[in-house]
Amino acid sequence: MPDSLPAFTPLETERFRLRPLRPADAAEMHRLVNDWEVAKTLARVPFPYPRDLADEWIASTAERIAAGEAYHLAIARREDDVLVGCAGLTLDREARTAELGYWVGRRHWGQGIAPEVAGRLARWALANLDLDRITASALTDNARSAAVLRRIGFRETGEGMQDFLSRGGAMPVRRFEAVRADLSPLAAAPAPAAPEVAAQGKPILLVAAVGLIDPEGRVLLARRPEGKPLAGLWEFPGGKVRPGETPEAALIRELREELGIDVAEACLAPFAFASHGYEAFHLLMPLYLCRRWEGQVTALEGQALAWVRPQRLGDYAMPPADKPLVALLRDFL
Ligand SMILES: Nc1nc2c([nH]c(=O)n2[C@@H]2O[C@H](COP(=O)(O)OP(=O)(O)OP(=O)(O)O)[C@@H](O)[C@H]2O)c(=O)[nH]1
Repeated sequence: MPDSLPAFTPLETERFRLRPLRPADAAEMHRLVNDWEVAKTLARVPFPYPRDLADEWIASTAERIAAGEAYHLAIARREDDVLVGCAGLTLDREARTAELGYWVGRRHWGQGIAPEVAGRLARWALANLDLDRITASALTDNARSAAVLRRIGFRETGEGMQDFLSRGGAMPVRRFEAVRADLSPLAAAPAPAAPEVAAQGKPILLVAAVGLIDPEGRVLLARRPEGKPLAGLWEFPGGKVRPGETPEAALIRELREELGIDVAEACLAPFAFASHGYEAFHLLMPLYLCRRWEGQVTALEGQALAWVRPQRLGDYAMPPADKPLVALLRDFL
C-alpha cells in the first residue's frame, strides 16, 4: 500500500470491506460509474464521467479522510478485493451531521450490497465520529434507493429539490435521516438482567455506574462502542446489575472486565442516581464516586476513554439519563 493512503481501519461486513480508495481502483471505478443507469441517480457525478476525474477524485478522498472531513470509501468484495461500488459520508462537523451516499456498479446489482454496507458505515459513523444524525436523500423516482434507506433504519423527513450534475439541473428528492436510536437494533429492548419490576408497563433496568476521579480531579468517560444501544455516546463506566449481585459487586466486576482495574467496595462512595424513562425500559442507575483503585486504567473492550475536567463534561454527548448527574458532578467537584 503506498504511504500516501490515509490511516483508516477498513470496516468489514459479512461479504464486503469498506476501505480507502486506491489509485489502482481508478480504472474499475471509472468503468462502473461511467454508466448512465448509475450516474443518473447520483447528485455529484457528471455523465459522461471523464477518466481523469476518477484519479482526481480518488486523490481527493484520501486528503479528506486524513482531514476528517469526509469518508468516501471503496466497497470491495472480501474474498478477492474486487471493487463493486463506493459508499461515503460527508461531515458537517459544526452541525454534528453527515450526509450518506453510495452507489453500486450495475453488474453487481441484486445482491443486497447497498443495505449491507451503507448500514455498516452509518452505524460506524455514529459510534466513532462526533455526530448526532446522518442524513441522506434519494431521487423521488429512485424507489430502490429509498427502500435501502428505510431498510437500514432511516426515516423519511420530507421532500426537496437538489442539483444533479448528471441531469444538468435540480431534481425532486426525498430526504431521510437517522439518529442513534434508529440505527441500533438493540436499542429498543435490552434484556434486563436484574429482576423485572414493571413501571408504567416498562421493566426497570438497574445499572451501576461510577465517576472515577484522577488526582487532577478529572472524571473518566468511556465511549459506548458500535453494536451497543446508544453507541458513540460517552458515559460513566459501569453496567447492568446481574441477578444476585449488589450494585457495588456489579461495578467491581465491570471495572475489572472493562478497564482492568481493581476497586475495593469501601472505595465506592454513593453519590447520586439517575432515574430515566427510555422507550423500552426505565433506567435506575446509582452513580458512585471513586478516587482509589489498583492497576492501570486500560480500554479492554476497545472503547475510547477520556479523562475530562468537570467543566468540560458538557462538551461530550452523553445519554439523556446522565444530564442531571453531570450538573451535580460539576457543582460537587
Ligand atoms: N454504564 C452506563 N450505562 C448508562 C449510562 N447512562 C445510561 O443511560 N446508561 C444506560 O444503561 C444501560 C447499561 O447497559 P450496558 O449495555 O452498558 O450494560 P452492560 O455493560 O452490562 O452491557 P452488556 O449487556 O452489553 O454487557 C444502557 O442502556 C445504557 O444506555 C452511564 O453513564 N453509564
